[in-house]
Amino acid sequence: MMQDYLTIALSKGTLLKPTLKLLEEAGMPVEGVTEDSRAMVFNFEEEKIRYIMCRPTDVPTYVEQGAADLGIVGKDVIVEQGKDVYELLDLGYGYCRFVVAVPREKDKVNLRELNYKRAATKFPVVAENFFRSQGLQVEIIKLHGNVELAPIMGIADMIVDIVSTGRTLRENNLVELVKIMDSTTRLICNRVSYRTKYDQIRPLLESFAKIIEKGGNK
Ligand SMILES: Nc1ncnc2c1ncn2[C@@H]1O[C@H](COP(=O)(O)OP(=O)(O)OP(=O)(O)O)[C@@H](O)[C@H]1O
Ligand SMILES: O=P(O)(O)OC[C@H]1O[C@H](OP(=O)(O)OP(=O)(O)O)[C@H](O)[C@@H]1O
Repeated sequence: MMQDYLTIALSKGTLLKPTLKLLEEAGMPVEGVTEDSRAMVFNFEEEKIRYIMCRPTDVPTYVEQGAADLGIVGKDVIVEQGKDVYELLDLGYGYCRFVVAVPREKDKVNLRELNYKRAATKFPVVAENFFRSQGLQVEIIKLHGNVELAPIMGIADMIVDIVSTGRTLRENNLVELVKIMDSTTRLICNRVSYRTKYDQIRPLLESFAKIIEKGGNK
């Protein structure tokens, strides 16, 4: 019966490899689960586990709607989207941080000098909330990627983006001015599934927690 399956939405891309490693360590089936195929649904009949392969930004939607019981996705995406889901566990890997970055020659600017300036970002909610919390009025320019290009091309004075190694900033002549918040990968859960499928969720949660306690999966 379809109902018996526990469905987990996986983020393809950067997070997939450490996620599969964690699942495998937790004793979950992962054989043949890859983003290199056209398949987007992976069923394990015996274990009653189903994975769906999603764009990271779509994971919270599948979980909120109940199409997936659980999801594995970055905190950055969770805070930006504010979906109505439970966040069950910090999985520790996929570290990055939200920052405001400016062109290198502006590295001495005071935060106050950003008032009335333009910020390009893929994360308009995070950016708006941050600038509002600082009492600044900043025009948000929403882009879908490669936001480092915006200051180079003169359509923005700064960016709000996630930084991991800092390499992309460096290579585009930008410097971090302020950190907004840290982000790591989280296990999220549909609110109804948490009650109705708790017996299936609990062992998984316990295995993940044990692995993380032991030093995790960074
Ligand atoms: N250096 C990094 N670059 C991008 N993402 C990172 C980095 N370090 C950690 N992450 C985490 O990995 C997640 C997925 O990033 P990835 O680049 O694979 O997808 P994306 O292209 O941003 O997603 P989408 O396809 O939905 O636009 C991010 O949301 C973040 O939580
Ligand atoms: O500090 P670094 O290790 O250089 O990583 C940061 C880069 O990674 C992210 O982009 P992503 O790979 O998600 O591409 P995108 O901008 O096209 O979404 C982010 O938007 C930066 O551009």
